[in-house]
Amino acid sequence: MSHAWGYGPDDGPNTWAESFPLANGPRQSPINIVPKEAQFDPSLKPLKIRYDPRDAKGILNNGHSFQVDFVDDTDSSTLTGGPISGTYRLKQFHFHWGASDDKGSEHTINGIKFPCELHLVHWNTKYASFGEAADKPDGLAVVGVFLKIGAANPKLQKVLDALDAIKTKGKQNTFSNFDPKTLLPGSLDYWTYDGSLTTPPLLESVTWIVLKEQISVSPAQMVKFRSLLFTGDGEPVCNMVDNYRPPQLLKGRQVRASFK
Ligand SMILES: Cc1ccn(O)c(=O)c1
Ligand SMILES: [Zn+2]
Repeated sequence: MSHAWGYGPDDGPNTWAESFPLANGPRQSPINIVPKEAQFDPSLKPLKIRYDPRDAKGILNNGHSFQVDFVDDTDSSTLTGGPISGTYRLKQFHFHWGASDDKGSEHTINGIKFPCELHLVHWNTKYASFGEAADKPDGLAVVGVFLKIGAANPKLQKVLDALDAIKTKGKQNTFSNFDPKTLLPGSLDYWTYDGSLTTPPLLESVTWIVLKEQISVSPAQMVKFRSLLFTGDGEPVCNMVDNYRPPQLLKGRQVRASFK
């Protein structure tokens, strides 16, 4: 039976442990990042991100967020270097956002929430597929990027313009010729720690790589994110907002910094 979970009062993050006991596990995500408590690790390598825009395949409203899916049957769009060993393939990217500009991100910095957070999800090619990798301790690597309110971000526009066609849960469309590298900030300085998926089944398989530099988004662009619906055609309308899990306990984990 597929477990119904969401972000509302009756099915939101505070209820997830009832069906997904990992919710109270030792390496849950997101976390609050305290830069002054992160340890600079000179052994951390620079991130190497190589994406091929031809791998962009489709865009889907999955009822929790929207995601842009990529062809991942070759090493044409990969993440290497950084804190990880080997080659991780890009599978999809998606976002988490708030009902208003004062919240929406999953990770926080010194307790500060951002209006939106981008997640680029990659899987370790030592495993045969995303599905195989998803429950292994070194299975996934997610690059997180904070969006802060400012000037309209032209790189986001193609994604936002595609949302009208996937307003309701389950709707999908083709989405081609897009390079997610254009969404990244100029600096690839990052914090890294061992964590989990931030949605059920909350598998503890993610090496998190959270970029220090934010990218911009305008208030009008945030309104566009909020035009999506959690609900499907014909169901009572529920705006897709506040689809973020709050920070979880560190439980002794170390957050490392790639920069001084
Ligand atoms: C694989 C996965 C699933 C959900 N979310 O939010 C993530 O960030 C990554
Ligand atoms: Zn996410």
